[in-house]
Amino acid sequence: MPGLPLAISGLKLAFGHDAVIDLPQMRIAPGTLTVLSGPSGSGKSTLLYLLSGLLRPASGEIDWAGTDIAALAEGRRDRWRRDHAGFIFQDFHLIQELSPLDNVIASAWFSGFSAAPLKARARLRLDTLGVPHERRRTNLLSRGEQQRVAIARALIGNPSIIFADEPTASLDAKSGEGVIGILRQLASEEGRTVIAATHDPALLALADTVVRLDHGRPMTIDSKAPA
Ligand SMILES: Nc1ncnc2c1ncn2[C@@H]1O[C@H](COP(=O)(O)OP(=O)(O)OP(=O)(O)O)[C@@H](O)[C@H]1O
Repeated sequence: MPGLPLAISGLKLAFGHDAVIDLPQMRIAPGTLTVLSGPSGSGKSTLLYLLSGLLRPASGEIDWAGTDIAALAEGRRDRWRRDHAGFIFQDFHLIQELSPLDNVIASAWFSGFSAAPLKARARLRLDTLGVPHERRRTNLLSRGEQQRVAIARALIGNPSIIFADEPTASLDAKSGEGVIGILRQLASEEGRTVIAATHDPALLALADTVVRLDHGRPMTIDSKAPA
């Protein structure tokens, strides 16, 4: 599944009177890893939510390969997200009582995918990510393994875009390195568009593009990636 290119223009969002995002222009190429960094409250998570269509901007365009998701009504944005995006969160958002395999397939199964091919794909992905998925309960896994279950879940619908919100913040350095390596591979080897919000210097170091935000404005955009 190739990644999708992103072109942002004139993106603005305010909560009350406070401007939270003010981003005049930005482009992200497919197959790259982009990191949003900046101090707490600078708007990293809010920008991720805008780019994934979870939030709608006050104005501006969020053009993913010709589809301006800012112009879509909520239902169409939800469908676009289901078809194109996978999410990884700091605290995994897994159901601890379920097995790793069931965590990976549950939401896709509820979305109407048929169970047998879904299970086969989930097992393969968990194997590739090195998760011991025969365990009956997810809470028997280490935190690093749990984050890899969450990555497998994010990938089950084969999304072009992966959004990660502080994906290493609750992991030790070694597990964090494993997760960073996976994100890097998802971009470089699988060609997906990967966008992560983080404070983690190890993740910043491996990014193609680093967007440093301050009060929702990009102070610098450092890019090793083609525009
Ligand atoms: N739903 C909301 N209503 C009002 N203000 C909000 C809302 N969501 C975020 N904010 C405010 O918007 C600003 C940016 O928040 P955001 O969570 O995007 O920052 P962040 O850079 O991700 O911070 P952190 O690193 O602490 O997670 C903050 O001032 C926050 O208080």
